Amino acid sequence: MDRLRYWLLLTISRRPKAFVRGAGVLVAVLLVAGALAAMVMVDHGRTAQRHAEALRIFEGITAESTALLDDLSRDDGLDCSYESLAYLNTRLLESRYLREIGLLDADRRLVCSTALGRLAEPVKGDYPVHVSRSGLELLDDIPLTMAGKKLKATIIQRPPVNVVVSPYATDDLNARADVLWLRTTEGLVALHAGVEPRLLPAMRARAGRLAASGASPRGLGYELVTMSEGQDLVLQTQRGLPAILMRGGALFPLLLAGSLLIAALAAGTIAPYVARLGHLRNRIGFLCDEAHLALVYQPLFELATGRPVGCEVLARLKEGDSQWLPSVMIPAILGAGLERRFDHAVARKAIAELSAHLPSIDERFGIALNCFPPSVDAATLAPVLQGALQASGRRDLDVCVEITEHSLASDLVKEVQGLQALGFLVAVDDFGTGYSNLKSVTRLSPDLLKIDGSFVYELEDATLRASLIPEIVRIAKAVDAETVAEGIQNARQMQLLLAEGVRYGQGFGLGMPMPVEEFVGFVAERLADGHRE
Ligand SMILES: Nc1nc2c(ncn2[C@@H]2O[C@H](COP(=O)(O)O[C@H]3[C@@H](O)[C@H](n4cnc5c(=O)[nH]c(N)nc54)O[C@@H]3COP(=O)(O)O)[C@@H](O)[C@H]2O)c(=O)[nH]1
Repeated sequence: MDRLRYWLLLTISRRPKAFVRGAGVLVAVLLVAGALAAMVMVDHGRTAQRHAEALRIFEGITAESTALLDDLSRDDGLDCSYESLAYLNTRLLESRYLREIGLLDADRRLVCSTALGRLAEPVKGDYPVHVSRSGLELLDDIPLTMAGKKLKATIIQRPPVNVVVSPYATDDLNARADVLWLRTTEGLVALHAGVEPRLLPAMRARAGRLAASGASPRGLGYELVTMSEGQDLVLQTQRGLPAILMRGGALFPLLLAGSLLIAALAAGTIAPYVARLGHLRNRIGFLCDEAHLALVYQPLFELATGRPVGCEVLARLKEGDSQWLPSVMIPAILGAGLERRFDHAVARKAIAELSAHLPSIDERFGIALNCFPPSVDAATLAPVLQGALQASGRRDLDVCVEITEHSLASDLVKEVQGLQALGFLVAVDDFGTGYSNLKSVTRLSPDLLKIDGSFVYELEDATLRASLIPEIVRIAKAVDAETVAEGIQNARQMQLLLAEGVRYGQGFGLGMPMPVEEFVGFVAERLADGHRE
């Protein structure tokens, strides 16, 4: 879980823009998928409702026509006389769905009807008669002219009578499904098809399978097929995504535009959070260990002899191919409150690395460790240092804990004394940049005062700042501490510092910070050269 979290944070830090874009795309995809799912559900509800209405209409047509045909076929007195046709017209007035009643001869030819009256010649169109499972005889798509309009109608017959279903009712019916199937003894016959004819065979097969199983409604996926127990009608409407989108009209483009807008706003909103997530502070907890430390060692010299007497340990952090310098990693460590964990890891690694590589020489060798104020705690730091020294098996190493002048506080005195009592040295780093005076330094009683590089840089120009160096040397003498000058860039500065009575020095001019193998070679070379440049 931790590894996954770290991987995620690292990925975010490396490609924050890609992450924000990815999140935006994800939001857009989810919203679009949600909108599609909602459209599918709404469409299902609407389609099921339309089918149910269609079944009700068909049921009305069937009930009316069956009742009327039953009644009229029992009536022996019907003929094409004016009285008969007038009587049939009165029967039509009671009907909601039927518009015409016709009388047929023995050959099923129409001889007269309520709309046409008596025909000059009996007519018989060449239309197939579909016989439904319940015995209803239907002729569909019959061209008629009604109230001056050319319409297509369905005729239901039971010789010697037939009835014409209102074309408005069949239109209403047809508008409520893609295909209307009549269940016949031979299978499904299309009464109306609002889809391309090439699709019909496969649709018939699917509707037939579902109709055979007798359930209603069916086919929530690709099509909705609805039928009712005991009814001859099967309704089928396509429910594939393209069909649903077509039925939705402008709704989907609107939802798509809305989703994209929301996704863009979401991406813009999360961008600052992503930038914050990508900060090293969020990953530093995974990096504060020896495996991720890359230490460099800056040599420390006795200025009078040029002898390397120790080093300052300077940390960098490795993270994949990246290396974080103190300017980046220190704010992250402070932000995450990992000062102790970090300083302890540096101490363990530096002592182990140096003791493994540095050959024993007759003289003692100092290892100066920078410590954050919370780490200057004898109870927790001393066991770490003692453990590392014990594991190294070396007795010629002196560990010096460096505290910056800015972090000096009265409660540090006890900790410093505790460390010194256990044999560790204590140095005040960056001395001269803070507000400490003889009194506060006397209370702390450090072993070394490190003169900040800013004094050394100005030494050759004899500025007011540089003129304070003798004062610092005087304070050091008063508290019985040695002086170390930082940031020495050249031999001239070294000579001036020697003349001021500064004993030790370090700086790019004397030796750069180096990885351990290079550092050990550098020290060996200097010792072999008899200490002098
Ligand atoms: N708690 C810990 N703090 C640490 C550790 N490692 C480093 N630090 C702190 O980071 C500060 C910056 O360190 P760095 O970038 O490594 O710079 C050091 C030297 O490279 C630089 N230096 C040394 N000589 C010269 C020089 O001649 N010229 C020049 N321009 N720069 C030089 O100075 C930095 C060392 O300064 P100081 O500590 O004051 O001796 C650093 O200040 C540490 O506080 C760590 O492991 N733990």
